[in-house]
Amino acid sequence: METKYTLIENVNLITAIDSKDNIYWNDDLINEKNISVLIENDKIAEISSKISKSGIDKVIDGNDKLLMPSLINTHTHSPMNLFRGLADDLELDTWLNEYVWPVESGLNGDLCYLGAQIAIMEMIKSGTTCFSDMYFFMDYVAKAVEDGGLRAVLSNGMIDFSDEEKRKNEFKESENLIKKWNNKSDGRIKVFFGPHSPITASKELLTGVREKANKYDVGINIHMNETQKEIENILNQYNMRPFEYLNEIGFLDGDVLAAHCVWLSDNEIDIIKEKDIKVSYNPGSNMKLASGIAPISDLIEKNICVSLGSDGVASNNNLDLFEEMKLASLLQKVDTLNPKSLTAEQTIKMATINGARALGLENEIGSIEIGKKADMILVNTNSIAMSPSVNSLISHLVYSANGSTVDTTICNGDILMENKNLNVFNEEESLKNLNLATSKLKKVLN
Ligand SMILES: O=c1[nH]cnc2c1ncn2[C@@H]1O[C@H](CO)[C@@H](O)[C@H]1O
Ligand SMILES: [Zn+2]
Repeated sequence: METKYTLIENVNLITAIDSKDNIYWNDDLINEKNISVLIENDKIAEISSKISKSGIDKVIDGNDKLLMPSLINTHTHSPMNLFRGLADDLELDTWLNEYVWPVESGLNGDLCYLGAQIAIMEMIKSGTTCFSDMYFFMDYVAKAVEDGGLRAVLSNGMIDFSDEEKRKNEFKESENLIKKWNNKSDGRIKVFFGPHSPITASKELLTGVREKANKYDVGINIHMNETQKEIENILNQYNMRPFEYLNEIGFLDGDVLAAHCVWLSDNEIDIIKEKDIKVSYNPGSNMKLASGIAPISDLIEKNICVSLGSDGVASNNNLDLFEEMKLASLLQKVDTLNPKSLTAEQTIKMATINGARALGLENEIGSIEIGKKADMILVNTNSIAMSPSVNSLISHLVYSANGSTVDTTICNGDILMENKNLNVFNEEESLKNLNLATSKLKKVLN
């Protein structure tokens, strides 16, 4: 294969520098002007103030642009792009039982491919190039990731409700997904186990997942402590809170990515800390479903790795992580009545380097450093949202910008969007198919 060189010239660079010591919150965020970055195939080869243009295949002018690591969404259900706006203003239980699960019963692989495809376009357009997904028909989602050029950690959502037959099937599905897709598509795809939650997955399923995750050396993606109701349910069954129960059965380790973590006791926070559990904070979904406010400021104080997630668009209702960063920060400030809670700097770390750590990808992505994969975005600084640019661009990124400020998106060295033009998929055609598909799926609700 011939070597491909891409050069980004004269750009304003903002990135965390990975401290590599499991201190999750004190990495510096650097901001340097007039930097050039050389990409060799899929990797960052050089970062300096001047790089020669000879032998370069593609030069990108970085004037009026800011270069940063692309954002990492650690909790999504990408095919749910079929269901945006399907059922609003409901709490989780009603939303799932009366609306989402009935329409999901009509899904098939092709529909999940379509939903994931639209999610991927939405993410590329808003500057995200890596996501952690849990859903069904994940073989088709993997194909959409392969075709769309993104990076993803995929998990088959495992639900058995204590039924042995269902449990066997879920393990078969999950193991097939691992065998077929883990480390595939030039290493862009990884597979995790995805027990849905301690309510929907039995003790046998959870202990089986721990055993097999060790065997295959893959991580675990699970919903935890999202609503008070769910915690009462576990307390009634086991006389323990959810993290205490999972600790008791030997499920917890540093490879567990726990989404939500809204309601946590002090003892549960200690367990999360001790086991180095990775948290995915989903402020938009937690607000919309009126689930509650995750105690992120407390977790940060204890040096717990917190990353950022959107959840599916049926509960968010979009995948724009710039909007999510703003929600993430503002919600912590109003919760603690402390304006210093979750600063703009911390929020960018949450959405980049800590996202990489949460997925075990810190050696590959999450910062712009030599040797890492070229996953990065250019943000237009000559824009109203990013002005006045003489003020802090880090502040603008979190408190002012949204995904539409992203101009160019690069993943694994490939330019997936340039000057706002998508280089993958056919947006118009997909949206037409989406309307047809959703109107059919919705019929079960009438
Ligand atoms: O916030 C959430 N909490 C719990 N389940 C969810 C949430 N969002 C989506 N799903 C559901 O999780 C399964 C994924 O395999 C799907 O049934 C999806 O609708
Ligand atoms: Zn979820």
